[in-house]
Amino acid sequence: MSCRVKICGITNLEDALQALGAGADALGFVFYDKSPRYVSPDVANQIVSQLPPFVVPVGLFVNAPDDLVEQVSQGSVRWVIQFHGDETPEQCESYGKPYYKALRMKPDVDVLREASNYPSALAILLDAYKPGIPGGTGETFNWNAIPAQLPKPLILAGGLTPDNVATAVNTVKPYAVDVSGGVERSKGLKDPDRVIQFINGAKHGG
Ligand SMILES: O=C(O)c1ccccc1N[C@@H]1O[C@H](COP(=O)(O)O)[C@@H](O)[C@H]1O
Repeated sequence: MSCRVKICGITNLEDALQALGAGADALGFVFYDKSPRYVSPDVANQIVSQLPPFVVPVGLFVNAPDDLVEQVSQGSVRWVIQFHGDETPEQCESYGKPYYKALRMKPDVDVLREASNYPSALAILLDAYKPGIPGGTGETFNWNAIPAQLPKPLILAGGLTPDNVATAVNTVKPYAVDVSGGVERSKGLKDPDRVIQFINGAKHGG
């Protein structure tokens, strides 16, 4: 089975449909208002209502208030939630939605212990650590620091691009890869050629 791909930071229907046409499995919508990729719940739910079947829309939150998560979730039964902040396992479970938990690769992080704190997560996403920025940094991390026996499927993120994704997949062998900045032409807008190159690299080695 080839590696799955999530294209994150979708802000408009055209980019969503282009990514799906290129073979994306999941689309990410950033509900973190400090991100240049922020999208409002109304716009995101409007886009999600026009997606074909068998596509996973993923709502990304960073330490968000309950009412924001609930507002988004109520717009469609299809949402999977990506918690990208310091959310506790209890918070992640409290919305009754399937979720991924993002962990950032701080130098001293015990990934196995942290991941085991989220037994109800569908997957664990590993991202680069940059102080003061919760994600979407465009930076890679040391893939050799990833433990071999994670208790959940691994979504690899952080600084992936069309140039390094095939190496990343061959080295780490993740369940899926996730990209935001590496396939943009400007903040919040995707570059169709880079999206195609990225997905080909992830699924077919380039
Ligand atoms: O994309 C963002 O703006 C963002 C903001 C806050 C938290 C996470 C964010 N994106 C996620 O970060 C990783 C890596 O992104 P990049 O490829 O390095 O740009 C990925 O999981 C995005 O979903």
